[in-house]
Amino acid sequence: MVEIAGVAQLVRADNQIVAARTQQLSKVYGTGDAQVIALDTVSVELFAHEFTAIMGPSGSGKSTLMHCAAGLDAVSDGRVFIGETELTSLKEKELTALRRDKIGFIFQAFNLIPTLTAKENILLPLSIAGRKPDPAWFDQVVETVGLSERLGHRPSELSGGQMQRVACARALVSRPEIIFADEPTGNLDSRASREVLDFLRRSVAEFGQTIVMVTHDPVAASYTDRVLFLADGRVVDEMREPTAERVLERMAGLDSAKGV
Ligand SMILES: Nc1ncnc2c1ncn2[C@@H]1O[C@H](COP(=O)(O)OP(=O)(O)OP(=O)(O)O)[C@@H](O)[C@H]1O
Repeated sequence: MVEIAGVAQLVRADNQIVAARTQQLSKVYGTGDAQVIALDTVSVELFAHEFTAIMGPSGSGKSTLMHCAAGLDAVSDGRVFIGETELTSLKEKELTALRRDKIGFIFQAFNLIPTLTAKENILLPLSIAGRKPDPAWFDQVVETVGLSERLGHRPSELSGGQMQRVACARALVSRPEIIFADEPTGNLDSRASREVLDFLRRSVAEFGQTIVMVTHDPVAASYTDRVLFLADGRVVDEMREPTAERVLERMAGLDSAKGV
């Protein structure tokens, strides 16, 4: 076990650090005839300093996996860990503190506060946590994301791509253990998507950030190190060094297996 940023980490024999993992994770919605098994005994390791994509057909359980792994959703069965902290054993207050201190989030709908400037939005999670920003790190993040000239603007004065880059900077500025991104390019055109994906890629390559991203888009997945494929609530495959073509081919296989 080693300690990084105050969080105990599990180191595997091949020296890959496990940033988060699930053990036999199941999530069931509803009861009786209306019962849906969204996740079926999923055991998966998400490695530190890697960019991981979660892909799969609609309804395969991608968002549910992300929400359970990030402690946003209660599990029906199994265990979830961030580092060596078991989320599934924490009380609600401890879970809230862990989400605030150790996890960054990027959502498809940006989720910025409309009355705050870009700078205030970026710093909001830190100020809620009562932490002071590291000025050099703040400047580096803002510069990398290309927002230096836009810090005084409110969300309504920014383009979609700029708003999502504010959300990326907000996730990164507290140096979380892991960032979960749910369809971060889902509302963006291809140019803005590329800018956001380039930034996420750079934050892994240059800052050693760990990012897990749910996406439908094989091009977005091609920016990552590793793709996990879900089907019917199970992880059915994974791919390293993905290309858009190979991901598309694999996804077509999953869709045709479902008869889509
Ligand atoms: N709150 C809920 N209540 C009942 N069923 C739900 C709920 N949330 C998700 N489900 C069901 O669980 C399954 C997995 O949903 P999930 O949203 O995780 O899939 P997904 O792969 O993210 O889908 P998409 O790509 O369409 O966003 C689906 O069958 C969905 O209908």
